[in-house]
Amino acid sequence: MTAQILDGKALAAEIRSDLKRRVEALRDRGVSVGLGTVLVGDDPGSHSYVNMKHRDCAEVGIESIRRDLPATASQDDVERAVAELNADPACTGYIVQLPLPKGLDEQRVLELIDPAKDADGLHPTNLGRLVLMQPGPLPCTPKGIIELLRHYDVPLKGAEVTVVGRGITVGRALGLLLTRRTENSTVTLCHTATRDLAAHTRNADIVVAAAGVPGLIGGDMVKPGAAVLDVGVSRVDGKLTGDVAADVREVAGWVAPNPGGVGPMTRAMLLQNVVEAAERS
Ligand SMILES: Nc1nc2c(c(=O)[nH]1)N[C@@H](CN(C=O)c1ccc(C(=O)N[C@@H](CCC(=O)O)C(=O)O)cc1)CN2
Repeated sequence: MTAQILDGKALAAEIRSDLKRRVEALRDRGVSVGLGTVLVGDDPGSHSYVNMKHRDCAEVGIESIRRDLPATASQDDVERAVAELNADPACTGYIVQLPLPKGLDEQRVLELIDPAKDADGLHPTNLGRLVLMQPGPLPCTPKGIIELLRHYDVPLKGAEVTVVGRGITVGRALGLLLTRRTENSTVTLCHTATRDLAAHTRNADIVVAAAGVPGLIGGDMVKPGAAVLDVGVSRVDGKLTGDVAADVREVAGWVAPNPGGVGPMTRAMLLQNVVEAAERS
């Protein structure tokens, strides 16, 4: 068996062209759309993701607003950048690129974001809305994963889903989304203290690997025909490496590769959150 590729790059391009039309329609109504980013420090991965986000903005017609701060930035500097974006009428929504450098209080910064401008859905108010199943911006990676699975008709209703990784940007929020009545999946959330990871992944119809451990999920850990989505990113000898080993493609029914799977969907969902915020305004 060779797995069908869940092509996030192609689907994200389709989503961007739909968003471009919506941004034009907003402009015709006199509404302009702006995405802000706060980037602190010189992590090459974070720089590359933020650059890609602004390149996407240019393609779709969204104004880019950047606040790039040096690695020496203090908590006050970061909080000032957040306050500026909260007050900037040109900024429809914005994100603080994570992780922040060590020594900065990430949670405090996220709490200072105006929930109405929270393009990542990571403010406690918006995470609370997610828990309560109330409308609000959704975290971009989990939202992108659901869109990708739906687009390729991967069955979700009643599916056993094993998510590896309990971080708030992916695993925890994805568990909440997949257990909504609209998805109706059964979710097992695995983490570093999980005793028998392979038992959980072998039982799953869908495996989402977001641990950041290169090659963690091997072909022998996957049920034949399952969907496997590679979300984890590590750099091994300067090369991007995912959590899913190459031999998974011989066993799985669907594979979201890394790169080219969930990453581009994360970026597309960010733009979608900003456009939706402008449409609501
Ligand atoms: N504020 C946030 N910070 C972070 C998030 C997030 O959702 N919000 N998620 C990750 C990183 N991330 C978004 O910022 C992200 C990851 C991957 C990609 C992407 O397009 N990847 C490409 C390959 C890129 C490359 O070649 O370097 C792909 O997978 O094809 C975009 C965004 C942590 N931080």
